[in-house]
Amino acid sequence: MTGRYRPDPAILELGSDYYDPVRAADFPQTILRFRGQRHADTVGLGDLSDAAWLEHFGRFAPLPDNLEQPLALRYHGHQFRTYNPEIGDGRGFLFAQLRDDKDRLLDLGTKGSGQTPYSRFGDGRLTLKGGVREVLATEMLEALGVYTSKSFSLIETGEALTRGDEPSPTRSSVLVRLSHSHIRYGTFQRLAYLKQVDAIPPLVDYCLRHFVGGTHDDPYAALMDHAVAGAARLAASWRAAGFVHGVLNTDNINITAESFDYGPWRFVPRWDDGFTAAYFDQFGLYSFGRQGEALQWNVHQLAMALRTVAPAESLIPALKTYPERYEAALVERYLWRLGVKPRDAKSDEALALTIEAALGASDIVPDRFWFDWRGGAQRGPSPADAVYASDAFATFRTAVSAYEPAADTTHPYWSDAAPCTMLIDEVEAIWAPIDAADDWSSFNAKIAAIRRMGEAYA
Ligand SMILES: Nc1ncnc2c1ncn2[C@@H]1O[C@H](COP(=O)(O)OP(=O)(O)OP(=O)(O)O)[C@@H](O)[C@H]1O
Ligand SMILES: [Mg+2]
Repeated sequence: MTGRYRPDPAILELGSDYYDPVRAADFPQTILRFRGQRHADTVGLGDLSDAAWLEHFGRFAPLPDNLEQPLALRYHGHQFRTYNPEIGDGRGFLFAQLRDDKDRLLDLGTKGSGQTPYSRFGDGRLTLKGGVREVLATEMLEALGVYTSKSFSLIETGEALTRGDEPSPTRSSVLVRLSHSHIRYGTFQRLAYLKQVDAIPPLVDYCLRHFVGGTHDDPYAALMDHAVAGAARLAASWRAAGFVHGVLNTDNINITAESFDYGPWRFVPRWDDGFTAAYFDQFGLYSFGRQGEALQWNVHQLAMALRTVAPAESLIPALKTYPERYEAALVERYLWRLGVKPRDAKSDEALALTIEAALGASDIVPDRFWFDWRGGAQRGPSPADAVYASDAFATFRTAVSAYEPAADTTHPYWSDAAPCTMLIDEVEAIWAPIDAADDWSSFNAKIAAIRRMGEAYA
């Protein structure tokens, strides 16, 4: 169903301490590569012609009754645990804000839209491959039940970029994402670092009003609780999806705990806690097995920033709940992915442990495992039959036999020969024909296949 367009540039309530008005780059070309139609429909922008779409999301002509000028948001962040006060929206800005069909306040934010006061030595641009990777990651994660930013638009912009991690020159693009806030942990950290503590309470109030709702006796405790719950859920849902984000810096974690910023991400080819996504993560700080810990560390940094205006008693109780919330969310996500009904907490935890042990002891692609055991019973012969028959899976097989299916497995997806996956060789195979011959057929086919999987999981 198509929603109504309801502009609400609420960020302006905060006043000018939190952002800088900027201009978009003037791109030599604008070629539409991806139009997030489903999400455009939810915010009443689905009826735009392609020409109007390019005007708004490639040229950044303001949307009616919305921000008159894009705003580069100010933030700092801990990057690989080192504080960096030099960053901010260096290649993106907040373009517009609007309400969706559920009355949530959403942002249309960009990536690759040009230089800003925070670009440092950067060109303010996004490579086309980077844009394609962000679209693939968001579509895949959404289908796998991860709360993620949505890819709203990808437009190729006709520039030749130089990058160290892509064969250069490489093609350019501008991405627009739809997300439930772009307020990062680093947004609070910046105010604490600059000792602009008077600017923190209005930001807390803004977040509570627009992203949490309700009334709160202790706004700091309420915001911490929201952030901790979200962070725990996010880390757990990445794990169940087999996803490694790669760059869990505090500037890449937002207050609504929506997964975003898809740089060097990967899906794990096997259940390997040491698996890292970013080549520059030499010590495995953000490896598959350490994402839960990384978000816990990050949420502590948020608390440290809030501590400049709030007493410790307001912040500590929520922080203490992180481990139990993470564990509970993991169990919940595993059961969801397996498609079985919860029984009791003890059995459910035990089942989750058998899954971790079995997967950890095998080389199976995790997507294959979840796919084959959907509904709690192995459905039909699988190339992994010998693995499932091995001792490593014995405790899992016993534990899962007590579980009833929660999910309908009649969707034709569940009768496919193989699950829909997004391993690195597939990502490269989708990019290769775009790069070589501007052939988008594999990309479009993959998006369709992911959506079909999403329907099967829904
Ligand atoms: N090509 C670039 N030009 C200018 N600034 C850049 C460029 N690439 C990254 N930056 C800046 O470096 C910092 C870290 O970049 P990171 O890749 O985490 O964020 P991003 O991908 O640019 O944006 P987002 O977090 O919104 O996805 C940010 O301040 C970002 O704006
Ligand atoms: Mg970032």
